[in-house]
Amino acid sequence: MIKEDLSFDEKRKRLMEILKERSYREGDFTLTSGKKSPYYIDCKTTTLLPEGAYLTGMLFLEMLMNKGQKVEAVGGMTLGADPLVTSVSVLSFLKGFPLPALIIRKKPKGHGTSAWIEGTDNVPPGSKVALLEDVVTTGGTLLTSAKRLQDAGYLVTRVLCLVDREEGGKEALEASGFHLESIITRKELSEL
Ligand SMILES: O=P(O)(O)OC[C@H]1O[C@H](OP(=O)(O)OP(=O)(O)O)[C@H](O)[C@@H]1O
Ligand SMILES: O=C(O)c1cc(=O)[nH]c(=O)[nH]1
Repeated sequence: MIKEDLSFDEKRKRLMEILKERSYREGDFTLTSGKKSPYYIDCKTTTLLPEGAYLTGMLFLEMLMNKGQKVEAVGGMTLGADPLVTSVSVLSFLKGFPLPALIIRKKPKGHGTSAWIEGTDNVPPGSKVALLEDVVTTGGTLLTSAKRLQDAGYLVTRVLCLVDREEGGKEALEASGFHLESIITRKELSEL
């Protein structure tokens, strides 16, 4: 049973346990960047669980509410960020300051609107957007996502991830002027 009054650290600890049990796997994996890895964190197995979606959404929301620059929307690249932006958006409504969600496509829609980003009618250009991601390795996906949002006229003022694999993504983002905030690092997960 989820208790509404769990502290930030208690939520983070519980989320780490779920990620370790459900999402962390050792083996021989090829990553989206083409790099090889002896481990893989399939965050979706966690973020698509009711408890995982709640905890992830609440932790992102608390990071956005309690420190740093305030934002007017959340966004992220499909598919990993879909449950993240949805959870934060729903929970933000319940907490009384609704943040609409933007979902960035990997390719523009091939018919109808031809859109790169869904949800733009709810978020005016010039809005401050927090870019969310499930796992960061090289940071390439986040950099592409940030560019898509900027091309649509948004200001990417916060960049947050669930797990930072600590393999250069944070530094690549810093080099482009973005500060990556993570809920959990790979080191913390492997030490659990
Ligand atoms: O920091 P990077 O090197 O860019 O790697 C991280 C990205 O890789 C994964 O997505 P994936 O490409 O597997 O797509 P999916 O979310 O559609 O499964 C993950 O969800 C991140 O978006
Ligand atoms: O770099 C990636 O593609 C990647 C790494 C990882 O641990 N999990 C994931 O979903 N993608």
